[in-house]
Amino acid sequence: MTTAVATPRHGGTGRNAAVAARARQVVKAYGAGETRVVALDHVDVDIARGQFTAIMGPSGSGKSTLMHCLAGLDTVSSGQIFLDETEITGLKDKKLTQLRRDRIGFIFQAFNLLPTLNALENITLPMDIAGRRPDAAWLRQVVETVGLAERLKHRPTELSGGQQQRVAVARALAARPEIIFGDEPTGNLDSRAGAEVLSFLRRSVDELGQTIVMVTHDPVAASYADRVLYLADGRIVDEMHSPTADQVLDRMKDFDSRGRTS
Ligand SMILES: Nc1ncnc2c1ncn2[C@@H]1O[C@H](COP(=O)(O)OP(=O)(O)OP(=O)(O)O)[C@@H](O)[C@H]1O
Repeated sequence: MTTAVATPRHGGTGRNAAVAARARQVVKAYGAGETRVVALDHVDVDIARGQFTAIMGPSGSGKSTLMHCLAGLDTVSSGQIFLDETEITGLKDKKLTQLRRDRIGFIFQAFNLLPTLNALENITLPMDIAGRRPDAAWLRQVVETVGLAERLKHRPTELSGGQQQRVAVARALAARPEIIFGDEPTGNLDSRAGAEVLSFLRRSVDELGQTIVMVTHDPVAASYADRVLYLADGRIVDEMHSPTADQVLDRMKDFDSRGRTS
């Protein structure tokens, strides 16, 4: 039973079992004519299943745009995005909303918890809305993994920032999405609370088999990832595997001193 519980609900069934999501030749341009900005310039990327991927790069390099396109929160100008074997580019709004609700988890910089609900109610809210019953064994495992067992009856205002973000992490994990996207999930936390949340994200990858993609500016946050992708001017220009914070920092300095890319 535990193995069944630890297996993500969807995914891993197609030809690309090791790849949770992929982008093919994705272009995203905003505006037209002289004000046209190419935020993503023919991006190809595979997001490995069961891995923690960080996306880094200078301000304006396209990190959020890439995350939003991969997550179906934004449309692309051209190219394709796949979640497992489902091509999400071209899906109609209703299908896309359904896909995001059923197959993707989100953690944002602002914790986005409902103040009138306690921690447990916040964690199960998306499933309640979707009319799905949470798997009790899985929920227990998630709550234990994020260290919230003693705080489930507390409302957000009775929790620290770090604990609130852990509730948001548990909420994302509870529905067992194929992939979780985090946009600066530790951006609002001090370094201790940030480290707590990052180690829970790490554990959810190692112990629950979760796939996570996180946009961050912080080399320490990136060092929790298995793989760091570097964006510059809308292109993926480099990547590192199992990096230390110092290695990430050195690489960023290197980009800066060379005037971004090339
Ligand atoms: N809605 C929009 N309309 C016009 N241009 C946009 C829009 N959203 C983003 N851009 C532009 O696209 C480029 C990439 O933006 P994006 O937010 O993806 O960068 P980022 O790497 O996440 O930046 P930051 O680290 O500052 O958050 C930037 O030049 C930005 O100005």
